[in-house]
Amino acid sequence: MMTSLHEDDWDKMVDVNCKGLLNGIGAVLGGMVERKKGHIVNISSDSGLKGFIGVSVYCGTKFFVEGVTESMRQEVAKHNVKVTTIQPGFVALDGPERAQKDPEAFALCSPPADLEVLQPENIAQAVLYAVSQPSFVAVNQMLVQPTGQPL
Ligand SMILES: NC(=O)C1=CN([C@@H]2O[C@H](COP(=O)(O)OP(=O)(O)OC[C@H]3O[C@@H](n4cnc5c(N)ncnc54)[C@H](OP(=O)(O)O)[C@@H]3O)[C@@H](O)[C@H]2O)C=CC1
Ligand SMILES: CC(=O)[C@H](N)C(=O)O
Repeated sequence: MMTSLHEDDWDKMVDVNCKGLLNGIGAVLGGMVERKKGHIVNISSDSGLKGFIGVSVYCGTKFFVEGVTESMRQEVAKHNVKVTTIQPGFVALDGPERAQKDPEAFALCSPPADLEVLQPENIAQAVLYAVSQPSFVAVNQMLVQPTGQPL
């Protein structure tokens, strides 16, 4: 929750989700442009499209992922480099543990007990679909959510 002021968590989330994204892109983009071929897949979240209660800073970092990806896609398309964002909904991992320090937030952002959440393989399949298209086809975004929990 914003009101909990967990500033150390904010720093970590911004470092990993924002600076980590930039560092990852920075490490590979030059070579792709040079070779006139490449594909970057950024993992965003449904939290990059809509705010969710309890995870404000996390949502902010995912809106960052969306903004960077959409802008750079337009910059690098002329170099035949594709940029995809995948927006997963709840995956059966420790996603909500990001809010564990904050019991109020953890309660608010955990999936309902009866929701059949996604498996990591479902997201892997989405990435595979995006990267296996012919060069003239760009899968720019994929929102993949549990059927029981649409935006
Ligand atoms: N789980 C979910 O429900 C959802 C997740 N997402 C997104 O999917 C992605 C993966 O999420 P998920 O697998 O749940 O997250 P996890 O927390 O399980 O995994 C995060 C990964 O990031 C790595 N990592 C964390 N900090 C650093 C660091 N400082 N330097 C290098 N690597 C680091 C971890 O490495 P290590 O194992 O070595 O610590 C780990 O491999 C994230 O971008 C998340 O926002 C999106 C929607 C839903
Ligand atoms: C609401 C969320 O936190 C989202 N499903 C995610 O884990 O990215």
